[in-house]
This record gives sequence, structure tokens and C-alpha cells, in this order.
Amino acid sequence: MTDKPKIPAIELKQLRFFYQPDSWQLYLPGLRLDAGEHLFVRGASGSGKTTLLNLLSGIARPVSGELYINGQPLHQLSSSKRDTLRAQHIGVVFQQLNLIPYLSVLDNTLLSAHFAGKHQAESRARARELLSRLGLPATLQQSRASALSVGQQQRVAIARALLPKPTLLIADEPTSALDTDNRDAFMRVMLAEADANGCTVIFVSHDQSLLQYFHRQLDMQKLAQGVQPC
Ligand SMILES: Nc1ncnc2c1ncn2[C@@H]1O[C@H](COP(=O)(O)OP(=O)(O)OP(=O)(O)O)[C@@H](O)[C@H]1O
Repeated sequence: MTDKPKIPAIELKQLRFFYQPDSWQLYLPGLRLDAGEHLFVRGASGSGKTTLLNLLSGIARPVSGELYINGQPLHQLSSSKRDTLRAQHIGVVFQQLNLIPYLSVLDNTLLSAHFAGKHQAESRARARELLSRLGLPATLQQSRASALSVGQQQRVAIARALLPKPTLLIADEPTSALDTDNRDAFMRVMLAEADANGCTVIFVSHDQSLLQYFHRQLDMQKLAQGVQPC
């Protein structure tokens, strides 16, 4: 008996994207990542890291080529189907964090579970626990998001992304405002959660010291030449 071939967490083929036809273009010959892998993405400013994350999370749609997430053809899905796939399977931490300023830390965290259709009471207990592990104690969990420092907001954003146990976690410079201790705690919680749930991680950062936490690394300029992560 032969084993069934494993479905990659991410597979892209001859992917092309531009914002306007006559401006900057991204062309990626190919990339394949197995489920549970943790990938560190680096590259010069403007090389297309955020654009790649927007494509992988279905926020942007390729102009041509193929893009599969857990075997689902993202390039063929409508905008609303991509939104559903993202809500149910993909955790995203944007550079801008996108917290709702007038909601509490806890309610901001719970939003992802709400959109993923998860049970609210269980999610609330898990959200409190995740926030505590990230160094945001119970008193702070009731504060409005607008009252937090950027570093505290980054920790809320990762808690929100992890809460529904996504199969893919995508994070764009999520530790840029953290001091060393909080940054290390952030990395430990994020990767322990990812490992516990078999979650694939794509993490963009300019901070080379974080490379030690990842299985593989990827340079955007090299990826555009067809070189695979190492
Ligand atoms: N909404 C947009 N409309 C038009 N061009 C854009 C848009 N967003 C990004 N670009 C352009 O696309 C290119 C890639 O940008 P992107 O943000 O993906 O790079 P990056 O590698 O993430 O950069 P950084 O490290 O500075 O965050 C840049 O030339 C940028 O000017």
C-alpha cells in the first residue's frame, strides 16, 4: 500500500501580481510549504513581503498563476469565499494591527472566534489564558484597546489571531515594538500554540535575531528568482 501524497499547507505556481499594470510587479515562480512548518520571511523594504502575505491570506488576488492553501484554490475563489476561508482557517497579524479602539482588549481578542463561528464561553476562557501568557493581566484585559501601548497592542493582535486555532498563521512584523523579554515570550507562546495545533507559520521580520525560532527562511528577492526556502 502506498501513502497518500500530503497536501501542502501552501503551494504557489507562477504567481503574478501588480497593483497597477504599469507599476511594480511581483512574480513568484513557485513555493511549497508543508503543514506545521514555520517560515521566516525577510527581504529589503519594498521587495513585496506584505504583498505576499496579502496574497496568502486572500486579501489580494493574483493576476495570474495558482495559489493553494490546504489544497483550496485561492486564485479561483470569489472575494466572499476567500473571506470565509480566512475567518475559519487563517490567523493574520497586520502591520497596522487593526484593533477596534473603543472595544476592550478581551472583546478585540474574541472577534476572531466570533467570525470563525466558535463557541463563545470556551473562547472567552481561552482568550483570557492566551492574553495572560502574553503578559496582559486580567486588569488590562478590560481596558480599551486605544489605551494600550503599541507593544501591548501587538500582543492582543497575536492573541486574536491564535484564538480560533488557525491552520495557517500569517504575521507581518508583529514584534517590532516589543522589548527583548516580551518579544521572547511572544515567540514562545506563538510557536507553542502553532505546534500544539499543527499550524503553519509565515512570519515577516527585519529582526534577524528571530531566525533561531524558525525551521526555514526565505529571502523575497531569491524567491522571485525561483530559489526555495532553506
Ligand atoms: N496599495 C498599493 N498600491 C500600489 N502600490 C503598492 C501598494 N502597496 C504596496 N505597493 C508597492 O508594492 C511594492 C511592494 O510593497 P510591500 O509593502 O509588499 O513591500 P515590503 O517588502 O512589505 O516592504 P516593507 O519592508 O517596507 O514593509 C512597493 O513598491 C510598494 O510601493
